[in-house]
Amino acid sequence: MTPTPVPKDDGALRCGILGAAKIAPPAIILPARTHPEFIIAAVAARGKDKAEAFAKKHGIAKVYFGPNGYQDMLDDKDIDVIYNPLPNGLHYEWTLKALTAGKHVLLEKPGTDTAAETKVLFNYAESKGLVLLEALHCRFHPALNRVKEIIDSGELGKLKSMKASLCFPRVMSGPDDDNNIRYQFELGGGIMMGMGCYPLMIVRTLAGTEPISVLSASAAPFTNGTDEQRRTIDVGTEAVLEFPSDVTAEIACHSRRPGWGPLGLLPHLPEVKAEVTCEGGKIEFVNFLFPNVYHKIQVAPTGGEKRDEWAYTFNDGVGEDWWLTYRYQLEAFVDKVKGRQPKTWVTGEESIGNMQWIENIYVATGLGVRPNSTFVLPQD
Ligand SMILES: NC(=O)C1=CN([C@@H]2O[C@H](COP(=O)(O)OP(=O)(O)OC[C@H]3O[C@@H](n4cnc5c(N)ncnc54)[C@H](OP(=O)(O)O)[C@@H]3O)[C@@H](O)[C@H]2O)C=CC1
Ligand SMILES: O=C1OC[C@@H](O)[C@H](O)[C@H]1O
Repeated sequence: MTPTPVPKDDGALRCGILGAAKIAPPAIILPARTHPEFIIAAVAARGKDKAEAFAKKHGIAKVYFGPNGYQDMLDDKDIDVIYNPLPNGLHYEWTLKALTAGKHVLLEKPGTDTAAETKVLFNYAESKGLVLLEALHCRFHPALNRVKEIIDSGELGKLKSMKASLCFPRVMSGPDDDNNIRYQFELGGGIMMGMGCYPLMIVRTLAGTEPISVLSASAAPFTNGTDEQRRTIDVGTEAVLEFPSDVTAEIACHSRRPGWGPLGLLPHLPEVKAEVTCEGGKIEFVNFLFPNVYHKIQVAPTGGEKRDEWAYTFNDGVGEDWWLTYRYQLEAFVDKVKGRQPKTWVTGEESIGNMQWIENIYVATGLGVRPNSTFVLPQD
């Protein structure tokens, strides 16, 4: 459905988008239409034509472009917050620059390329009294919060194990997919970064604590490239994590899952699912990524009756049935910037933790961590 735009309040936050990225329309432009306190005021893109076409298409009043376009937008006093959907390898540099310019930042996932960089960003934001949020959008939807609530209620007894998968078949990739930023090492590519960050976040959130170790991990390497760096790019990764109190978690991500059956010609269905096993029963959570489209939470107490649940809004009435994960995320971000208590939040500690375990998994697969940015903030 196309939601009806709402009038904007006085004092609505004015947002600038860094880069005319593909994810920007669903993740920020559409949700902003129904938020009375959020206006998409500017976009900056490297190329003039692209910047202007993007602004025209999405009704954005101010456009920045050229070699200084990104920085010029950050320096615009009329902009309060920045949405940063640049390639992962540029998250660190441009978020530091946005924070330096005094802007709050909604930063696309995964936070940066390394845990050390993510830590620097959150410490810097805190030192400047600015809000920084990693856009792990499905974390903000009531459905995931409901699954956590069921586990924490103790209804099914002690948590034993979890499994979370985000796997898409090869047929879902476009023809130019090899050039995608996701497969460029120097831009922080790799599918454990781009997709694995979600199942990892899911099991860490549901466990309510950090893992202790990577018990095993393996990666499906990118196979089309000939250059050395492509050998460090994964198109899929699987890992088993150990959590405290004998809890284990299997996670899997894949962007090009090979087919099966005769000659491997039959495509797998997309797999976007979390399964939780407790001492007294199981939970199956189908579609944790875009639960707004459809999801199902099946609760199966051992020896008891199964039930299905759906959670499109919070039980205290916050939200609308049709809100995207991104709309819930925007609600939380605006609440935080405005000094209100958000319904759900991803702390800096959590973002640093997610990045740390992405790194640990990459090390365990043998592919190694992504490169640190060479950007150094000039000293005052
Ligand atoms: N939350 C979600 O559901 C999703 C999040 N993402 C995240 O969003 C980010 C962007 O992904 P996506 O929109 O798919 O990517 P795109 O390739 O569409 O966008 C990346 C943008 O980065 C800019 N850019 C600046 N420097 C470079 C460079 N050296 N090479 C390539 N691009 C450059 C480009 O901006 P310009 O317009 O200036 O040329 C481009 O618009 C990633 O961090 C990804 O993980 C992605 C998909 C889903
Ligand atoms: O954030 C994302 O979510 C969905 C995936 O298909 C995509 O590659 C990733 O970047």
